[in-house]
Amino acid sequence: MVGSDTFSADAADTTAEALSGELPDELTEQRVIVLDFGSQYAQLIARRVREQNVYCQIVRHDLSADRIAELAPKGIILSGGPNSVYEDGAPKCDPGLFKLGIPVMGICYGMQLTCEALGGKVDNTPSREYGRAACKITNHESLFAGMPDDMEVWMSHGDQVSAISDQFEPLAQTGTCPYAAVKHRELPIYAMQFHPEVTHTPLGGQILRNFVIGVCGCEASWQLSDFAEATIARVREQVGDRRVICGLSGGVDSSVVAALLYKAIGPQLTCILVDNGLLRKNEQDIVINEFSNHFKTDLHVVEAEDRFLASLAGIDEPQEKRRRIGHDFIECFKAEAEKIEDAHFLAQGTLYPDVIESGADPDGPAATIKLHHNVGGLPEELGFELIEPLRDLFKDEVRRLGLELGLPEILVWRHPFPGPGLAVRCLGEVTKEKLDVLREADSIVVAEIEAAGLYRETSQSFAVLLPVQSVGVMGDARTYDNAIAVRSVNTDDFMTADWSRLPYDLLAKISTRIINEVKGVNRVCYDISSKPPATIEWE
Ligand SMILES: Nc1ncnc2c1ncn2[C@@H]1O[C@H](COP(=O)(O)OP(=O)(O)OP(=O)(O)O)[C@@H](O)[C@H]1O
Ligand SMILES: O=c1[nH]c(=O)c2[nH+]cn([C@@H]3O[C@H](COP(=O)(O)O)[C@@H](O)[C@H]3O)c2[nH]1
Ligand SMILES: NC(=O)CC[C@H](N)C(=O)O
Ligand SMILES: [Mg+2]
Repeated sequence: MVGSDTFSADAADTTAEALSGELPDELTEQRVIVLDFGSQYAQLIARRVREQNVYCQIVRHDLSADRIAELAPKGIILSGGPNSVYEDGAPKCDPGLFKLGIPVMGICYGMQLTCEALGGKVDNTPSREYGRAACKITNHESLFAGMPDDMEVWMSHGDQVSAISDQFEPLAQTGTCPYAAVKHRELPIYAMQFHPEVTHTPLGGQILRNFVIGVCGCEASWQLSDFAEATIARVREQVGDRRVICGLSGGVDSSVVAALLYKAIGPQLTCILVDNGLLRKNEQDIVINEFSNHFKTDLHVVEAEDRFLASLAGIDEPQEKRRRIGHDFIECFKAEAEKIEDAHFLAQGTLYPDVIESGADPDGPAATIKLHHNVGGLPEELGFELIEPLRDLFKDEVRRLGLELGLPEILVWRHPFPGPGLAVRCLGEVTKEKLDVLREADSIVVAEIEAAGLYRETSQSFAVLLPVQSVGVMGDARTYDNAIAVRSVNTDDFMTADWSRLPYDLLAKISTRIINEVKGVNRVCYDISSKPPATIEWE
């Protein structure tokens, strides 16, 4: 055990009293939902709404009108999407949602769907618009209140609404698109062909503000600090006088969760670091050090390398590796919890991308991309009640929250490291020997990125051990050794990412050092794939 029983996060102490009050539920109930039809920009819409200080959540496109009524959002936004509404099998929404009396705004595909559902017609158009378009506003009511007659908008469509029903009236047009924006004559239903969520529509923020504040009547009261305060109050109420164990990896998400929980329940919190043998070089020491510098609460370290390596032995299928790791984590938490009286809750730093990529959000849009160990990889019988306060947030929001909670920059800006750790970077079967090779190579990659002053400019940089041997010549002798792939990406939210344009000299240095210093490696490659279509991790 490390540290003492009393946690005193430096920053946590400074604001703990200020954050003690109960919060009105309206803060989180004033939400707008985005129905995602597979848009590239669904998250961007959610972000832009949150930037108006209104809480926004993405949900699956076919959520039933009954479920929407239960969620009682203040507004509903229908996103764009790659399909054409007239195709067989094109994704539709429950038409009942138009009758709920809740304001609706359709964007691009969302517009085409809205107009078609309410008696209009959508066709493929020879005058497709991709990119900038000049848009003329013909009706300055509500949505376009306070805006000039002419504005620049960003379009991306091959179909368009060719006829609207009598229920609608036009609000704006472009040279080739007669219905660039429309409104229902009686119901609070709006739709636009262009994308207000992208920065290339300079007045898009104002349009979204007019919708969420003006039309939906949201109070613009949501802030990350309110979110923290609401969460703290809720956790305090939920936990009562029982105890919470928090899976703490030393990463950003679990550190933010630990800081929130400490503010909520102070000494009723125990953090547990599982050393699963899949951590980076010296990681256990680094985490213990950082943790005791910034927090002084109960920290248990569980030594579980043998357990994890035994259950991974002989397994090469990535999803099965993740599933086993998820289960082992829970077994470790359970075994450790037996030593702690009344440990009823398990807290984890689960974020929204973990939930969508695992295909695990019952209200969410997405297919399973990979089973994140903390969501899709969990066993059915948990044995704990889960506390996941960050489940609806994206990484960059969690980072801002961490800074607001006073966590140090060095922790907040740490590159993420997945719970399944080196196991998903050691492709195929995992063995201790392979992990040791990978750990050394990885530490060189990170050290060189740091030495080049590029740690903050890149978002995640690491090494991957490929299941490939190739021929080399070292010291005039033939080698037949392993290949390492270097991966470095730039991203804010880890949902999409581009490969980092690292300088050649840096790549050369990384390659030389790995081949010279890591026994068993004779070849280094640089991964130049973006996400999508690749993912950041290789498994
Ligand atoms: N080694 C570990 N020991 C205990 N809990 C862990 C460990 N690794 C991951 N977890 C739990 O799983 C959650 C999800 O892991 P994830 O890697 O996404 O978040 P993180 O490690 O907190 O932050 P980061 O994304 O910066 O790495 C963590 O927040 C933590 O609760
Ligand atoms: O805690 C985690 N458990 C997991 O199972 C997991 N899988 C991926 N990641 C991290 O998530 C981000 C996106 O990763 P991908 O592009 O590989 O899906 C990247 O930051 C990955 O490192 C995980 N984190
Ligand atoms: N961006 C979109 O929503 C596109 C909608 C539809 N696929 C079109 O091409 O018109
Ligand atoms: Mg992590």
